[in-house]
Amino acid sequence: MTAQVAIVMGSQSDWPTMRHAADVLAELGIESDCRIVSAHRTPDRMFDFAKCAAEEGFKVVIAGAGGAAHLPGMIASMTHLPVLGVPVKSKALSGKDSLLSIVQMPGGVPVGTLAIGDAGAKNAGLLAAAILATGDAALAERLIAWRAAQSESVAERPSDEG
Ligand SMILES: Nc1c(C(=O)O)ncn1[C@@H]1O[C@H](COP(=O)(O)O)[C@@H](O)[C@H]1O
Repeated sequence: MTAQVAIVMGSQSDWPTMRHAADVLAELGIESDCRIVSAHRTPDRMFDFAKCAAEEGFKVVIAGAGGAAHLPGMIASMTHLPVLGVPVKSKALSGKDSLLSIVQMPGGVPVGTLAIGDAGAKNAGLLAAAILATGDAALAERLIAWRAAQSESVAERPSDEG
């Protein structure tokens, strides 16, 4: 079976962040296909990816980029698939530039924007899983179990050990 989730990122340097999306999807038994695609540096690759993403069988696209992060919005302009945007933390402006580049889309072309950095990537994976789970009862059960385990892992009181 082909991957249902595509994880694309503007640069190799985004991978330490974006791998959190791939990791949580793997925990939930969801295969993802991770690719480097840049609206700025590889515009033809981006065009081909976005135009063919639905035909390739993807159901959700997670797109992460930093700085002038046009990638998620450009992909969203060329596919009807849900696009989840992850603002990668930039060196110069700590990811505020990435966030603002992704979040403020014009009406008609939505990008579901997550938080800056690792937590945003992880939540993009969880949100992609939740979208897929609306049509997959077995996955919904795994997601519910994952969340229950998360709740279980939170201690009731703080400890000196951390
Ligand atoms: N924002 C974009 C796009 C894009 O939006 O198409 N392509 C690359 N980049 C970003 O440039 C940053 C620095 O990239 P390098 O580390 O390769 O210099 C990365 O965070 C990448 O996502």
